[in-house]
Amino acid sequence: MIPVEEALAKVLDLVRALPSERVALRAGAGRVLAAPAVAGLTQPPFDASAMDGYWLAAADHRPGAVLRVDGEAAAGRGYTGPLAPGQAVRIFTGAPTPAPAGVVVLQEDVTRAGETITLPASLSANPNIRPRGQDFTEGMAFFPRRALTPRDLGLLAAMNVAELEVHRRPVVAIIATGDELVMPGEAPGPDQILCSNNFTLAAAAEAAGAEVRMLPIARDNEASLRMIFGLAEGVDLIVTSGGASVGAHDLVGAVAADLGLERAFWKIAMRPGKPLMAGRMGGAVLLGMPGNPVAALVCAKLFLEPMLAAMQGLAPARTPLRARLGAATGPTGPRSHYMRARLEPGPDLPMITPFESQDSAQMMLLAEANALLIRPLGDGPRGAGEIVEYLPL
Ligand SMILES: Nc1nc2c(c(=O)[nH]1)N[C@H]1C(S)=C(S)[C@@H](COP(=O)(O)OP(=O)(O)OC[C@H]3O[C@@H](n4cnc5c(N)ncnc54)[C@H](O)[C@@H]3O)O[C@H]1N2
Ligand code: MOO
Repeated sequence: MIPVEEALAKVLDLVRALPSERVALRAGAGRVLAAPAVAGLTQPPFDASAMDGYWLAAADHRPGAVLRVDGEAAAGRGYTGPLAPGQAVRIFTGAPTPAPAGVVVLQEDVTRAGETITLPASLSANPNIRPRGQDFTEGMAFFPRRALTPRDLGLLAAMNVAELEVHRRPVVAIIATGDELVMPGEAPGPDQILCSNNFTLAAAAEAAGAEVRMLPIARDNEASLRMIFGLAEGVDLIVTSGGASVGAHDLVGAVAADLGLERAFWKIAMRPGKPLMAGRMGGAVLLGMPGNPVAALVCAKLFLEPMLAAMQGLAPARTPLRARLGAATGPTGPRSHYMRARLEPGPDLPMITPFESQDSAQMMLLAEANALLIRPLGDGPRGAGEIVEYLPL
């Protein structure tokens, strides 16, 4: 059994950032830029009115001044006519200003009579003008080290970046193993249960940017496993669940070894998730997870997600957060324990309380948990109020 940190270092050593590809901006949500995007223009491209009102030259901006309204500047249609002293130009939000030195007075702050306006007795110091380049300037680079968010896409659109250079999505094959498994919607036999891990793992992988191929369930025999591994041809990462432990029907390690697995490790000092294995298998990386549903989810959080991040050129670090224990908890043994817990607001730090039962087959408790309390390997008992670390779920 190797510690979690060592296992993480080993799985990250198995993966590399994938090459880049060009995609349309519209397809960029959740993708990771592989090269800086460069602004194709300055924004705003001109001094722009921030309000609906009247533009006037700074020299005419005097309390109580009476000005003649002549001309109009709207968004997309600026005023390019002549300007004379004492002239106000009707202007709308987003319109270019008619000349550099001026201000915009809000329409609700003036008194209009026919073609004249009278400025108020007390004037605002705010020119209500967004200066050219206030947002960004042409040639400016944008290279966020994260999956692109809606706000990033809006910014890239404003920068006139119509195509993005992004890392290719990791292609992940998901394989469940076990004679006892049937797919949701099917009727399980008397000794059977539903295959749930595939849905947990597929959703986790997709949320982390992967393209998922959910393969048919492999049965607990070599021929079936071999056949299903064959269907994973060409993927970047194969994630199996089940058949990883020491039982007579736990065949994943043996079949993978036959197929050329160069094993990096098998078994980690972690609860749940002990029988995790990983290695390189042909052109792919194999992450062999235990079958227990909670173990599979914890392995996805701790190993699969960081691997997928690294494959998309991101720093895989998942920094644990701090909370205060809501209830005393016993010592840990030779494995670090990732406990399903409830996280609630607290006076200084949030308060975290692990659930009573931590059986790694209980999915209702997993769904109800909103955090994993991290109990380090070999740690002593901890009392209520002590500061501990957790991962949000
Ligand atoms: N003698 C020992 N027995 C076990 C050990 C051990 O060290 N010595 N380790 C235990 C631990 S820890 C775990 S975790 C499990 C993991 O075993 P496997 O990876 O071999 O998983 P299976 O035996 O195939 O399945 C375990 C459990 O999970 C259910 N399962 C499997 N696949 C799915 C799926 N896709 N969806 C839902 N549930 C699934 C399966 O029916 C079993 O109940 O081994 C312990 N045993
Ligand atoms: O991984 Mo097992 O679920 O540690 O019990």
